[in-house]
Amino acid sequence: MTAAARVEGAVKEYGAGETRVRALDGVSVEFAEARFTAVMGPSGSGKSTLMHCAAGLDTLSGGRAWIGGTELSGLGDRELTLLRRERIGFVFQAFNLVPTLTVRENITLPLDLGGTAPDREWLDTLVDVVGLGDRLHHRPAQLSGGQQQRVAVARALAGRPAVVFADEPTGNLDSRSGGEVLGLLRSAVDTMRGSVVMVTHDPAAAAYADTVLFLADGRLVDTVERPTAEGVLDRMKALDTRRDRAAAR
Ligand SMILES: Nc1ncnc2c1ncn2[C@@H]1O[C@H](COP(=O)(O)OP(=O)(O)OP(=O)(O)O)[C@@H](O)[C@H]1O
Repeated sequence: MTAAARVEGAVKEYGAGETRVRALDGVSVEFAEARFTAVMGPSGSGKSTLMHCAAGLDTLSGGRAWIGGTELSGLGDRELTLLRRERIGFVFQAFNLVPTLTVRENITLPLDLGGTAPDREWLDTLVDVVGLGDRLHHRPAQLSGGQQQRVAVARALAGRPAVVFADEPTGNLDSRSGGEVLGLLRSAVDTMRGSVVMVTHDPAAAAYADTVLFLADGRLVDTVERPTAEGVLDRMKALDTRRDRAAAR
């Protein structure tokens, strides 16, 4: 089976000379289709870098990345833009909705930009799932943070992307609204057969995923299947202890 997204031997360096930072140090990972994968790890471990490089928002210094069967390094800027628009959905911590557009217009924005007519039935399903049917003509400022992020998730799913990348999607939300957004990402996988990759610091958020990957110092160091919040917390503590021991040596 083709993975929804995958990187092989991914290396990413920022800067040059003495200020050079190796943010990814040879990461190989497959994000399976119709699965929810969480990426965790200490601050600075390379989570956002991995997401950005896997999603074609940034380029690798070494190694290879694919979305479905398409290798990213072979693409020019225009092709990359099209691929991101047509095959990838994004959800960011800061919602990033367009304030002057209504909820409905925000949801269909990626399709409108691509000149594609929205599939009505699919939009109805999305609006139903995000539970914002009575808010479609509101502007983002008239919604709570949790509602805005649900709109952002619906926007990410509108074009039926191969994969949705979410960077700390619950970072600005209280736990109840965060739970709603995570439930929505979960149902995108379970009922819509979507693929989700989510960067998070929160073990409770990671517990919504099928698989949790742990990064440390730019490397993949652990994988947990069918995670629980307690299990994820234990792994994080074990990684911290390992790091402290290594630092003390
Ligand atoms: N644009 C950049 N220029 C230089 N260094 C960068 C850049 N982006 C990230 N880095 C460095 O690369 C490393 C990995 O950063 P990254 O943001 O991927 O980590 P992260 O695990 O997402 O961290 P956090 O949890 O704090 O968001 C860090 O050392 C960071 O300082």
